Amino acid sequence: MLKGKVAVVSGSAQGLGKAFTHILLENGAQVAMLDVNEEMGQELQVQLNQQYGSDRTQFYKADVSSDQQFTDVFQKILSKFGCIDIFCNNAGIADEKNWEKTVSINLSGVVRGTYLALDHMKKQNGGNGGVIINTASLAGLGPLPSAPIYTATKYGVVGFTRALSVASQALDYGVRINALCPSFVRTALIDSFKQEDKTGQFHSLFSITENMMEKFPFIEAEKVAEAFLLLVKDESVNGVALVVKNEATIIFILVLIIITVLRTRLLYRSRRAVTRTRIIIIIIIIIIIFFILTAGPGLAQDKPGTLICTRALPLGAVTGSRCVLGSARAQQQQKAAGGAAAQREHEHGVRGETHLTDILHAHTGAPGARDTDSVIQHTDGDGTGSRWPSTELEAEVTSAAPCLPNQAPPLLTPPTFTVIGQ
Ligand SMILES: NC(=O)c1ccc[n+]([C@@H]2O[C@H](COP(=O)([O-])OP(=O)(O)OC[C@H]3O[C@@H](n4cnc5c(N)ncnc54)[C@H](O)[C@@H]3O)[C@@H](O)[C@H]2O)c1
Ligand SMILES: CCCCC[C@H](O)CC\C=C/C=C/C=C/[C@@H](O)[C@@H](O)CCCC(=O)O
Repeated sequence: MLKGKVAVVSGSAQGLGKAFTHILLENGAQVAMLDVNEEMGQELQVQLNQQYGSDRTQFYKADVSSDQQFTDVFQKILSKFGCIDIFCNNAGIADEKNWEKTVSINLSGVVRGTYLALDHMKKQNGGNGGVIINTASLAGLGPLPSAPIYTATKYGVVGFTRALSVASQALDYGVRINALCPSFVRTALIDSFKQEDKTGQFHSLFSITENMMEKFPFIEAEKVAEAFLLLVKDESVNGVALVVKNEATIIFILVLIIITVLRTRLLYRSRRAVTRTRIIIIIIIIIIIFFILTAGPGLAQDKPGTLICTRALPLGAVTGSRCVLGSARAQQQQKAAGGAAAQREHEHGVRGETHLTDILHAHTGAPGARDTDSVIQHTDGDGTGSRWPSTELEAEVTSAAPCLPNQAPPLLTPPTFTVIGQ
């Protein structure tokens, strides 16, 4: 529960920010909504007042690309709510033609908001600590060719978040900083990006984006909000770029099953056998659909430094999650890799951290898996041990920059993300 906590969400009049606001309110927090779109913001506030009570939200008009407006509104929020515990830099646009505006909202706006929040939250200034969550994008981890500037800003947000999260830990600010990297969500931003006045010289490349949309089918804003909530609530998570995406694999498997159903006539001579096989296959399809519709979200490790939010299917393999740490065999390999890394720690005097790349390397045997700076944490409470997650499917991930020698990171003690997908 987040009762008694105060959250600020920028870009909250619609889309993802609105979904984040809802989930925060559902979990008991008070929310200051901030957006440049006053009309939509006020309208939403009226709805939220009816739904959650009139003292839970307040809308503020501000443009995150303006230092003055952002700072003024920040002070107003503090005057009303007294303190801020959760700060989400979510406002964003996709305008390749007016690229400077895109940079000043998507990247400079995030820096602006983060520094305002950090100054207020950090222990050294008398703050209570807290969490900052920056909405980046999957395009912050891999390119979106029709949107180079948008891509650059999101890479910037991921880089800024990663670096600052380690700085915050090293300087003992008591503030966690994480990034959220969703793939496509059907919002006004996506609609606007279809227009030539936004895509500019890259307009003809929109078909590439459409292909990507097939590869990463739209996710519901509510699903992204559930991943957002995990970053808010889990006090051990710092410096993570949390990927939230759908992959088309389930559909692929369903298509395969349907093709099999259609082909059964060729395989069986007896009509009764055909009917029986079809019934069995239809039951299997219904069971799969049931699980897809009812399963909650889970987190699986996708690649170094990222977690993939997927559905908690018992048929995890079908979710398309490229889960590398899930199987018992993989876990043994983790342990083996942990041993090797412990030896290296001994040699280099670095304690309590094991390079995730070693684990990936052990699991996949792929040398390419080493090309990253991500680490997996396995500190004991006192920072001296090399404890592996005891539950089979637990993984502890962060995407920190170079290890800080001989420091037991206070904010990075064992998180417990369950790796789904077995
Ligand atoms: N929709 C997607 O597919 C997707 C995927 C990944 C990440 N994102 C990111 O999620 C965030 C939210 O996007 P969305 O899809 O919900 O878009 P959206 O257009 O639905 O909402 C964005 C909100 O930000 C507000 N905003 C824009 N410029 C602002 C400014 N200068 N100051 C204050 N508020 C401003 C808008 O008024 C709007 O209410 C963005 O950072 C976006 O890059 C979106
Ligand atoms: C189209 C307008 C802007 C909206 C963009 C949104 O932020 C959504 C971006 C969604 C998907 C982007 C995908 C980019 C993917 C690839 O380049 C791929 O390499 C990324 C792979 C990352 C990973 O390995 O997980």
